Amino acid sequence: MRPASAVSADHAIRLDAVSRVYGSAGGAVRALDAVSVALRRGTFTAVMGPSGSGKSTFLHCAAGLDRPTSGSVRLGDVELTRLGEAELTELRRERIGFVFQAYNLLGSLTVAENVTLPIRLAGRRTDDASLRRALTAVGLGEHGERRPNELSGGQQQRVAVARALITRPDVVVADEPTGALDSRSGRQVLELLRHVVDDMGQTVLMVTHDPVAASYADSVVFLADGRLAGELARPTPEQVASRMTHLGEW
Ligand SMILES: Nc1ncnc2c1ncn2[C@@H]1O[C@H](COP(=O)(O)OP(=O)(O)OP(=O)(O)O)[C@@H](O)[C@H]1O
Repeated sequence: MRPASAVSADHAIRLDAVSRVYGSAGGAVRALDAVSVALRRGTFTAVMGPSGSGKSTFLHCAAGLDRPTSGSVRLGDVELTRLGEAELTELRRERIGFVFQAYNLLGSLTVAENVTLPIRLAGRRTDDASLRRALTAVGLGEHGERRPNELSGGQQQRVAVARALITRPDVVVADEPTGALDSRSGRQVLELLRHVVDDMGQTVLMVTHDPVAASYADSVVFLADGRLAGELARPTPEQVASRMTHLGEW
């Protein structure tokens, strides 16, 4: 067996020595500096760090939305940095589920149409069983015909989670998924992400500013000034807040 396949059996995503430099020469900003992180399949990882520490850049590089200046990003066996734009777009659509702070639902489509959009964009037919499964998993089995603006913020974010799950992606990437929600709705979304990992075997990667949100993860990766600044397994909100305080302003 090739060593690479042994690695990919365990890891959904693996970043090795990833650096991302914006701009050039005197104005260059090193947003990520030789960061190596491996996400095991079926685990929930949170990324935290002070403002400007490189969290979004990390998420974007891990999910193939941005290209590292150097280093390697692997999704399973696939080296993302070697893919062309069209291949990368297809890989994102088929193998990565995205959840954003602002939900990013289309107001003119029903909930069901929003959820099945990634499948239809891939040119495949949607099957009712997958749709029902995805809506039921997020507790919205009865809301398929509603429009997003007829739902609460928490419900809209759960639609976004269903949309992220519909293709059964290798990894669900969530960028501040609770940032726009009150604490109760936020908790429901976090419990849902936990359920997606524990009961559906998904891998979740989440950027957050909130130590309580981070405590739902199996481990927290801390960034500071673009560098890896530690990891914490089985985090409590207090432990996360304490680490953050040591990393500076947040
Ligand atoms: N397109 C860009 N061009 C130039 N610099 C950038 C660009 N995107 C990010 N940066 C810089 O890279 C660094 C890391 O930014 P990034 O957005 O990844 O941090 P962050 O931890 O997500 O911040 P926040 O918590 O404030 O969202 C910052 O210094 C930022 O100003």
